[in-house]
Amino acid sequence: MLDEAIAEIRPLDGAAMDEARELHGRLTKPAGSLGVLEELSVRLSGLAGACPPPLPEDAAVAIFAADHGVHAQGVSPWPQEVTAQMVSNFLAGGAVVNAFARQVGATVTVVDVGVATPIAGPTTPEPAVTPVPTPRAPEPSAVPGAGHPSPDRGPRLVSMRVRDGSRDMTVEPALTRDEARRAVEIGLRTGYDLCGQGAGILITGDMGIANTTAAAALIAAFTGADPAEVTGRGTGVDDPTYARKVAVVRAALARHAPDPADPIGVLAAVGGLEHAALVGFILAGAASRVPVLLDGVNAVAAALAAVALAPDAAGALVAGHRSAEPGATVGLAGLGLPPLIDLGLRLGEGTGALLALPVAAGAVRVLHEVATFDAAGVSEK
Ligand SMILES: O=C(O)c1ccc[n+]([C@@H]2O[C@H](COP(=O)([O-])O)[C@@H](O)[C@H]2O)c1
Ligand SMILES: Cc1cc2nc[nH]c2cc1C
Repeated sequence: MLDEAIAEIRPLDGAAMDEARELHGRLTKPAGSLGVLEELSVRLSGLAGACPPPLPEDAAVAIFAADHGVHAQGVSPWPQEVTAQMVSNFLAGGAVVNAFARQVGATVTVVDVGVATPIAGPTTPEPAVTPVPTPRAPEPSAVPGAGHPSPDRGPRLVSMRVRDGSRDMTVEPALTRDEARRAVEIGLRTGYDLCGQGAGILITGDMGIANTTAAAALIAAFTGADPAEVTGRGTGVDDPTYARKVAVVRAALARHAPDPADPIGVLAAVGGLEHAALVGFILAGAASRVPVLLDGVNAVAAALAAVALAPDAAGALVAGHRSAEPGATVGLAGLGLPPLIDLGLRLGEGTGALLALPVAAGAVRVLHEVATFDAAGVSEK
């Protein structure tokens, strides 16, 4: 399944990209005035093989949830049970991701790939908070990436567990190669399912106490950066915990010496089950030629692995935001992706990417709706 997906991932369509660049030159705005949105709309034309490309409607966020053996090293101030408790909160509709998904009409799918403690039923009925009604509901097709919440389709839990969390990467590989591959295939299946259900854009989400330690190790392994450059404060660790976290990442990399040319080996050595699943999710979008909007540092770590497996997958990636985690900036630079928004967020769940969705949709809408100089009778310079 993974090999087939990789074989399906093709380069962007150069003719559609040329068409989009040429159209941009004729639209009623100074050339280049839309900054990174212009190149984004060109890339999305190349991905779709059409100019203009489809508006990114029917967004679907998948939150991959798992626990981490490295939690035992004291790298996060939060107890491991918070992963399972937040999954219940997602299912109840009470988390930030739910509020932001309602804001843009995205569906929420939670995938348990390896939560270590039992997940209780939703703590409160969905939605936990009554969504604020918009004064006039827009037509579903009128506002891509905004409006048309789907009250018929609340958050959904999919249980495809590989094991009860990863192992402690400082004492042994976090996963076996087989476990890493199985998690990738779970992500692939999730992405293909959502695309099959009509998702026009996939949005990455993650939940896993201690996963910013694994993300830092993955980013260091793929970019060659020093652990101190890519390790951040995660949920908000104090100075002693931060120092321990950098030492843990350094020790794990020294122990396993992961080879970036062997992405499954890197995921197995220092990754988490949600990172591996995110790799598959990204590859499913790229193989389906559906854009993938990346959230924070965990998505960036997974994107580096996905691009190491299938370099042309980079064409499907849109960096939703710049997470406050330093590894996200290092990873995005390695991927050559400019973040669409930069708000100092460090929450995960898919929240930053959901906020960026209207920006990405705006980039595409320009190609659909803006008049040319000719048509509007505006003089050119
Ligand atoms: O998305 C990010 O960039 C991000 C930055 C910091 C923390 N997080 C979230 O916080 C959790 C991991 O934080 P930590 O400190 O336990 O490693 C995990 O559930 C992530 O989704 C996420
Ligand atoms: C409360 C909480 C919510 C989260 N959402 C994503 N990671 C998280 C970590 C914590 C601790």
